[in-house]
Amino acid sequence: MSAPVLAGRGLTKDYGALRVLDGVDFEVGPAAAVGIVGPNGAGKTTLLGILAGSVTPSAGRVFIDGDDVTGLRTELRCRRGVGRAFQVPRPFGGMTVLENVLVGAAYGAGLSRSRLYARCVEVLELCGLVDVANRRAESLGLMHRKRLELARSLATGPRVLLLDEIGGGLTDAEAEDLVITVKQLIALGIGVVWIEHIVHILLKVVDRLVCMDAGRVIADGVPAEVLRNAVVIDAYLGRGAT
Ligand SMILES: Nc1ncnc2c1ncn2[C@@H]1O[C@H](COP(=O)(O)OP(=O)(O)OP(=O)(O)O)[C@@H](O)[C@H]1O
Repeated sequence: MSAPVLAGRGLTKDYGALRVLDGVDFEVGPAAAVGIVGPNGAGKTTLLGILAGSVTPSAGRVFIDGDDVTGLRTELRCRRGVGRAFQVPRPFGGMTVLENVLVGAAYGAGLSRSRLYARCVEVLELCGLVDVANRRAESLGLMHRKRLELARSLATGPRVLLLDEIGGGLTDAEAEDLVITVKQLIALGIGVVWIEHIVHILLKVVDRLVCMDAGRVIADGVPAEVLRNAVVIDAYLGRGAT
């Protein structure tokens, strides 16, 4: 396996007396495709937040390329190759799709003016947004807003992309299309960590599946084996997820 781009060791998060993440180890390398599943409140989003730098861990360390970045702000982690897309898209509403992508490329990736345009076109093509490039972000339907969320993080030039339920609310056909796009990103060498409740969609992309429950990793491995694991069935699948 290649050296991890992004890793966390002993990640723990307490909110007062409530421990929501409990000594989690996690790592992801280039072109890896890792899915994270688990019941509501398992700590999945908290783990992503700590890796991205938006949540400060109570204990544990985060590393990028082996360097300790635990104290590094989100935007500086982004410059070092960690991108994130949110469940609820957060575009700049007053701007067009192209302008939103430009912001990611200019500030997140720190590209020079001469490379900006080429980067934006590449990202719009990859994310299927060329036809709506000049539309204002707030006028987009859900699928295009989800795609724009992906494009904005892609524009920052990530080596690892953290995706938090970006399939939520899409139709099956739209989610299948999103799968094709995410697979293209992985083929380009980007490592993807994808939290998703729509397990059958996730399984079309990931080659490793992590299941969390009550702040801990309860299974981590080949998806088919994780899904057969009795502890996973009891904690998650038995509760009706598919
Ligand atoms: N800022 C906060 N203050 C207090 N508790 C919080 C805070 N953020 C998250 N939590 C709690 O931490 C626990 C884990 O939340 P988290 O969002 O990481 O879970 P999750 O596995 O992503 O859940 P879901 O699948 O519902 O998104 C939950 O019990 C949640 O209520």
